[in-house]
Amino acid sequence: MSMIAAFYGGKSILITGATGFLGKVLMEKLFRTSPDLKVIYILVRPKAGQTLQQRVFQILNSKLFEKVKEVCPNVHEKIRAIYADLSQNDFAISKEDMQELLSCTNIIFHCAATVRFDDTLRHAVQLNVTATRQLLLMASQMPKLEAVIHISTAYSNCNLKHIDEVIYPCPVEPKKIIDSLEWLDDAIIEEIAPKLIRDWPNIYTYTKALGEMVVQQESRSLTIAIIRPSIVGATWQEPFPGWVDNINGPNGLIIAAGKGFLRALKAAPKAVADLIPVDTVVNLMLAVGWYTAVHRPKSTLVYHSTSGNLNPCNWHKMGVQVLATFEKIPLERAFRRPYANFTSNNFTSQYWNAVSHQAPAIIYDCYLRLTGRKPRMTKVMNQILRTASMLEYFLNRSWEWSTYNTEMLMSELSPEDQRVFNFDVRQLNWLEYIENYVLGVKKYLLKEDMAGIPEAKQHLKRLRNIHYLFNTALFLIVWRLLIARSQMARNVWFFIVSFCYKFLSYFRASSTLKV
Ligand SMILES: CCCCCCCCCCCCCCCCCCCCCC(=O)SCCNC(=O)CCNC(=O)[C@H](O)C(C)(C)COP(=O)(O)OP(=O)(O)OC[C@H]1O[C@@H](n2cnc3c(N)ncnc32)[C@H](O)[C@@H]1OP(=O)(O)O
Ligand SMILES: NC(=O)C1=CN([C@@H]2O[C@H](COP(=O)(O)OP(=O)(O)OC[C@H]3O[C@@H](n4cnc5c(N)ncnc54)[C@H](OP(=O)(O)O)[C@@H]3O)[C@@H](O)[C@H]2O)C=CC1
Repeated sequence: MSMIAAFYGGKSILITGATGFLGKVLMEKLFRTSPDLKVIYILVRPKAGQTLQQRVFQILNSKLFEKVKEVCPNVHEKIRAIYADLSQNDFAISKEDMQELLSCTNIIFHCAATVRFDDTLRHAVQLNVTATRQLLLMASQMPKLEAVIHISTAYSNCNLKHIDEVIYPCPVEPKKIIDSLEWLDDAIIEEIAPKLIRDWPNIYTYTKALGEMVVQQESRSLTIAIIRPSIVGATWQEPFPGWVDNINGPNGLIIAAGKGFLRALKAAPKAVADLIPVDTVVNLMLAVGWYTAVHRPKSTLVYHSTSGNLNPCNWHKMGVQVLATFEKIPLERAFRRPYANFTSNNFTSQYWNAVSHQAPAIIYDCYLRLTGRKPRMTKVMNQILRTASMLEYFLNRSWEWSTYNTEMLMSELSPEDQRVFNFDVRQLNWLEYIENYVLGVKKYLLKEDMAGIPEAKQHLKRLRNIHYLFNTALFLIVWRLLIARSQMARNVWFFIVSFCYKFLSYFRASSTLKV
């Protein structure tokens, strides 16, 4: 019997960010391994015209939850959606709901955050710092609380090269920033933001670092642990391989590459691609929840959920495998044939952007205009290049994350728990994982039918022929223009033609001799 699964039995668990990528996988695993848990409270806001109930219904009826419905048929009754907006005071939770949360919660998993790199400082601080503080204040009023698990990011200290499992101080106190945002107006905040974030690459990683400091400062009476995942990718094993449902991080780039939009990337080929499967992160979260509640460590422990130091893979290897998978399982209606060119050189990268990205987009838009349609490719391309440039910082560096606490925890688990809540990334086979990942992007994110693969392959063949035809025509035109204008080009041309003629005559003469 799994000790961790048994621990969550009968518990009331509060999850923030349950509608997000990580949150959904966390709920799924909890219901599947501990179907006898009491209730999962989730803090949800209405979104995109959907009520809370509709959002929950959609999640529970997704493919991700198919196995859960077999193991826990009454899952609908065990999930309690509470209206909440984490950017509001007291999260805008009603008095009755707040009372219930305060009196019943045993474990908190705090996943909610804004993960946008370009969010405003005000909003990012509200979500990633103030909301964390407010949640911990709530937590300190919960008599039955056993543990709080705060999800940060391995990149919260990406201004350092070697990162230990400790909370690093930030140059400015979170409280000072929270206070000043109350009276500064938006224009001034945006002006001072670059100076505040110093050597952090974006507001997201900076505010996540502030969030960790808040955890340290507010943790006095609480038992808290912090988990820092690196780049969270599709599921590795559970509930099935390759599940993914948003375009953040690698997902958008994989789509852009598969559709042939993105053919070159400013990335150091040998830099470590620190991906970590989402189910591995969730298994660690549940194990940490158990360990923190049962062993009650004296200080706040930080756990790195990274792959680089235990089972490294680099961007080159990843790119090659992504392309190899697209050969077998291409995406539908590609713009160009997928290709991956990684370069860390500025000049080469700009050259590829012009030749491989912008020029084809402009040519295609001209074609759309000529055929009476609305041009759109340049806009799409600019969007993709903007995203790629935002991720560049992470693609051109490697970090070393120590994993002592994570490894210590692994050794504390029983063999059964090590199997059911496996977070040992050394067992990950990258080639197999990436193939399933790409397949998952096609099936679950793009919802493309596998029956369309032969047609997609046919389409790629047509694109290859168009590519050859286009290159030949371009070569001939350029050459013809050169010959018309330059004596040197004419001399080169006559030299090549006469050389070919002589070679052919010699070849013919020697083959006639043999006969
Ligand atoms: C050579 C080819 C190679 C091929 C081989 C490939 C090999 C594999 C390669 C793997 C490389 C992995 C690198 C990972 C590095 C990650 C490091 C993470 C480190 C930290 C991790 C964390 O701790 S935590 C999570 C990280 N946090 C995000 O990852 C959010 C980022 N993100 C945003 O910060 C906003 O997204 C941002 C960008 C501002 C735009 O902002 P924005 O306002 O301009 O755009 P929006 O997001 O509103 O999107 C507007 C429309 O663009 C569409 N779209 C958006 N992105 C798109 C996209 N990538 N590809 C296509 N389409 C995209 C979208 O679907 C909308 O379409 P529509 O208009 O039709 O709805
Ligand atoms: N994905 C990754 O690569 C990594 C993620 N992390 C961390 O993991 C955690 C989860 O990330 P992930 O699941 O990928 O992110 P998502 O963007 O998928 O999910 C974010 C969640 O936060 C919720 N949320 C955002 N704003 C509010 C608000 N005002 N009120 C209530 N809920 C809100 C979202 O709700 P809604 O659905 O309503 O928008 C959603 O459920 C975050 O803390 C992130 O920093 C760390 C490292 C890597």
